Amino acid sequence: MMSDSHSDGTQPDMKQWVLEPETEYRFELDPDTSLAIKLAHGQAEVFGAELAEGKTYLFGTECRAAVFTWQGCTLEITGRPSTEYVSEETPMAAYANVHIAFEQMRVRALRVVHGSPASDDDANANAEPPRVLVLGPENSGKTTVCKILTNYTVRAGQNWSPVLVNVDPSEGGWAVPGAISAAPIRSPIATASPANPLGSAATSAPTALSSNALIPLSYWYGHSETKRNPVLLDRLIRNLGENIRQRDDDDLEARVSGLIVDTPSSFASSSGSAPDNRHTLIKACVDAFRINVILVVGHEKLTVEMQRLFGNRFTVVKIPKSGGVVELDHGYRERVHKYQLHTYMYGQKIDPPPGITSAIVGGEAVADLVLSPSSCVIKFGDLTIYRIGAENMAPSSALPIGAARMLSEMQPVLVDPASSSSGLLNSILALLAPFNPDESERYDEEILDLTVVGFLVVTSIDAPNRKMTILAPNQGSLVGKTALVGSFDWQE
Ligand SMILES: Nc1ncnc2c1ncn2[C@@H]1O[C@H](COP(=O)(O)OP(=O)(O)OP(=O)(O)O)[C@@H](O)[C@H]1O
Repeated sequence: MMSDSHSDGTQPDMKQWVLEPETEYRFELDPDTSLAIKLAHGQAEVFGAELAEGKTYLFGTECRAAVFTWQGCTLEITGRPSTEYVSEETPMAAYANVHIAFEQMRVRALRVVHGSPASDDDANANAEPPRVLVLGPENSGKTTVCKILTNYTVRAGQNWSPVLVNVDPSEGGWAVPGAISAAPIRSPIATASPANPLGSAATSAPTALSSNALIPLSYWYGHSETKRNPVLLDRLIRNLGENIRQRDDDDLEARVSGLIVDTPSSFASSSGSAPDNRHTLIKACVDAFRINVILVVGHEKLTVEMQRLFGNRFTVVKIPKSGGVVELDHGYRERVHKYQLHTYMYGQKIDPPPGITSAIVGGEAVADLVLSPSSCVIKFGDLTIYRIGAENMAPSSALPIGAARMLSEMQPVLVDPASSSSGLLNSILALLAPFNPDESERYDEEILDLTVVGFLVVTSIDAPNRKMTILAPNQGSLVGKTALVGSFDWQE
């Protein structure tokens, strides 16, 4: 039920919505518009993150989302979404059941860590926490399912810190598009803008600013499409898995929170890459993250395929797709990449709709989310830049017959900024962690296994003077550092 309420004349666009239990208010925003939502009474959540009564939350940058209520609520909504409606059909009950099953697995795993006597059905073999791979076609709501399940886990009051893993390089996660990453989640992930689909991270903002700041671990793949270099993606997935395993070995209590892996839709699509390739990356995830549950979002055929492949080792479950998931077209996805980079450099800024004076964005005060990046001029020699995969450099038609195959997809190729074909102008660079200082520990392909410490953009190149201008969210010398370039560009 909806009613206009602008009798006070201050908020002409404010409407009140009364939601029945187990329904949700869905909205879509146009570019350059925002929406303010206040929970006036009752209980409500956005993709599993609860709203506090009386606080006003801002949404912007073409956000598409829903406010769901288990018990019913009244919302005061200010702004003009391009689409808004209430739906009584949601898959939330099914998702909550999945969450309850996972919660039981965590509790059982914790009991074993504490050495409590196992009950009859608590065979040790079953006492593993859920390590979940979420698969599904394009626009099935995979990321949203991951967010809901993660948020329910951290809200369970058991101090869980599940690791959320994003192996979808087109999504950006906490970093920028092109990266894959993982972060332990300790407080609910807010939704405010597609620029921060998994909540805001501490990679660019000083940690002190953001109370919900996450410290993700990232690797740079550099492209949005998984088929561009599946061999490299496979290796990076295994690197992420190896890192998480080390944490798990060091911290058994953290391990029992389990993990949730969001995947790209190409893992599920039957067009494009050959099925074998597709399964290669699914298998890489299953091995790397020691997956013991696969959730398939609304896709019968894939569920059967996965049951055939893994059904004898662990559970494969199909879960319903939400009717609220919005089809995101190519143009929208391109704009989101721009928003993500802009947010990485400048922080999150959403101007409230007219009439709203005090509001928060994803749990943070608006002013705390603004950053000022620094632009600096460096010498070509200061930074060493590589591109991974020699084949990306030249079309195979330009190479002698057979040569393309000899060039490895994993080979680091030095990029010369002085060359007019370097492709560096406006490129995004991933700044890498230092090589191992111990010479005896160094190895040929080490560069593939280095994590990312930050991202930069080359904003101008002055070849005659052998200098270039770099934009970065924070100052710091780049001398002697190594960076990787991929296929992402950004211009303001
Ligand atoms: N119940 C809902 N109501 C309104 N919008 C929703 C709902 N569920 C998801 N969305 C929105 O739909 C869009 C697509 O959802 P999501 O990103 O979860 O899908 P995906 O399957 O991960 O996408 P991709 O194709 O990029 O892999 C997002 O903008 C999300 O916020």
